[in-house]
Amino acid sequence: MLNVHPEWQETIKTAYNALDEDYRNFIENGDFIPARSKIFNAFKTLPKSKVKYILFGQDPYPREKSATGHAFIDGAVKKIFSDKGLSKEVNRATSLRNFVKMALVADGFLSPDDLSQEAIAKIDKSSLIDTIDELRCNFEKSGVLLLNAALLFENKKASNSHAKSWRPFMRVLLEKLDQDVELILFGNLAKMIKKIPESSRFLHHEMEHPYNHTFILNPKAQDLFGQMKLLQKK
Ligand SMILES: O=c1cc[nH]c(=O)[nH]1
Repeated sequence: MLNVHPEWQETIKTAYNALDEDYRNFIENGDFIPARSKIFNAFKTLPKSKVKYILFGQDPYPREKSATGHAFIDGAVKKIFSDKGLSKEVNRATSLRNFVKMALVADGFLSPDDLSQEAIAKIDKSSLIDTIDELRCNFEKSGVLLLNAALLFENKKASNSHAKSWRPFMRVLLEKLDQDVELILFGNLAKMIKKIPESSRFLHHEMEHPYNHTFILNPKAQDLFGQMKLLQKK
């Protein structure tokens, strides 16, 4: 039994078996982040029937404590905010920091003209969530499956090759989805998902990786994630 939601069992088993044998060997014996037991965490917390979007980042955070098996959900972060604005931990995680700023602007809590810590400190946060786990829950309430093009990180140079190795897995995943999902592709590695023929069945939302500062005010990100109200208590 794989440690994923019962609705995902068959799909993930088939997808895993579609991986090259040498690569399965690497997953079973190699050295990488996150811990082996966390690789498929995104399939544990969001049942297949609830998926409306699949978000593809690049690959997991290169830090053991940060990589949780849910893309961008940084395990080293507990609180999102502090008295000074964003918490120290969020400020350290560039992509997450930019993502939170984008969501604050999208929801009208922050003006596009002032994205400073001081401006964030002044926001009335009584209607906002405050933990990274609440953020994961809000993504999942909107049906967003938080994946990366590669579900593991070995070293920077190997990211491309890992994303390629995971492609047969992603192909089965897309093939087995019977509902209309939309694909959210962050950055160049995620855009490679378009090489999978099955991806043409789905609507794509392509944008720069949130690592880039321009992501914050990208109207595509604002429109797509704004409607999800990801930072608001639900
Ligand atoms: O999960 C993550 C974290 C950082 N960057 C990504 O592309 N994915």
